[in-house]
Amino acid sequence: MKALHFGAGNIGRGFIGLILQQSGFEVTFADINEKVIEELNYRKEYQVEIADTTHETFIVTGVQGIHSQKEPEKLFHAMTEADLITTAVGPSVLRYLAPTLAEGLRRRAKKTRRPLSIIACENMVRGTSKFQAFIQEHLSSEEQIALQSNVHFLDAAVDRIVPIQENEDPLFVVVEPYYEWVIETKDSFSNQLSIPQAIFVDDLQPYIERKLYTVNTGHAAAAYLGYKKGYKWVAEAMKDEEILKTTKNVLNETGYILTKTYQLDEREHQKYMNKILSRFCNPYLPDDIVRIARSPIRKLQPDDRLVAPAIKCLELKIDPIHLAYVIASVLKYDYKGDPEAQEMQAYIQEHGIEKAIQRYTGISENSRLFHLIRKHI
Ligand SMILES: NC(=O)c1ccc[n+]([C@@H]2O[C@H](COP(=O)([O-])OP(=O)(O)OC[C@H]3O[C@@H](n4cnc5c(N)ncnc54)[C@H](O)[C@@H]3O)[C@@H](O)[C@H]2O)c1
Ligand SMILES: O=P(O)(O)OC[C@@H](O)[C@@H](O)[C@H](O)[C@H](O)CO
Repeated sequence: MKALHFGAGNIGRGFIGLILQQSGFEVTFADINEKVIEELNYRKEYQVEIADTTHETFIVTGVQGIHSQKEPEKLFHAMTEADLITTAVGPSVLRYLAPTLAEGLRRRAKKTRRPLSIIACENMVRGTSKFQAFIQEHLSSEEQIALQSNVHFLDAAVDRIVPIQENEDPLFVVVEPYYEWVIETKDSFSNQLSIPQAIFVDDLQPYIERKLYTVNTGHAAAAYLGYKKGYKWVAEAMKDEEILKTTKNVLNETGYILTKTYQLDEREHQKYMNKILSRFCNPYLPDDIVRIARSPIRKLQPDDRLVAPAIKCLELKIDPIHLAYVIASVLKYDYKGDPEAQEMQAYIQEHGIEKAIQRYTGISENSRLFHLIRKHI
């Protein structure tokens, strides 16, 4: 079995590549980072270290790299050969990958009818479905119909904390021990995909929302509050009583909507939340707050980790006061190295905070959430 993975970054190498290789796939990475591609092709392997007392190391062998912009023919060939295509490039990049994917699928269809699964492993709800819609914009309706029988788009949730790597070796990656990969199987075909370490479910919605609104909402709370107080590492921020308390309060708000919406067992969910809080404190995994807080405009979107659960809280008749506080903190995020933070601050300077709340969160000024956020600024 062959897998083509777009994005040989932290999660790509530290999670998807490792799991796929352990599942028996021959893994090819496609990326735009020349150094990484060069090293993958030269060494054909890389190391993944587990960040705990064991420092267990895995060697991911038999890998290769393709520069996805400079080597289109090689890329289309790899797409034709692939049984599985995955991505971990960042949600905003999917739109730009779509024309390449459409062309690759068109060429693949002329050569083979072998089944192909496509999975976007990004932190977003129904990322693969959104990727599919972008790809379809570049295919005729006849081409879309022709692909339906053998190309399967599977939504997924991925969870493993992989910080920015500061190693001399550009391929070496240190990851936390925990991982979870949940894949939605809508039909019998998707069951043919053999990834023993993944969990296959009929309905992804509870899993992706539980992950995004617990791991990523909690992470965002700790990161934006930590940034305001001048901390560098998330584990450092978690030692601050005030930040820990707010992060827990935020998780109680999202926990309320998750347990109510999906009838989750409250005690089990409390255990899940505790596990997540302990993951943020891993002393063996230095994770920079500015990585977790990256792309604040994306994180403020109405379907992302902060605004979506806050809206659901209001629907369930509770005031998301702690989520509103974190949203207000995101609007104050001004890290110079983050283009979205700079764009957002420039907009606030020019148009004021009220307009910014509406523009970035999609919340109208008559909404209760608007006032809860405004109160904190
Ligand atoms: N790091 C984590 O802890 C983690 C965990 C779960 C999910 N995720 C998600 O995985 C995705 C990637 O995150 P990451 O932390 O690995 O980021 P990253 O920056 O380390 O990796 C992204 C990779 O994509 C490559 N890339 C960018 N544009 C590309 C293009 N047009 N074609 C091919 N490659 C391209 C980059 O060069 C980079 O190597 C994000 O959606 C993130 O939310 C990350
Ligand atoms: O990748 P982002 O920017 O969506 O979110 C930052 C972190 O919260 C995220 O990368 C987590 O580390 C990851 O989702 C853990 O599974």
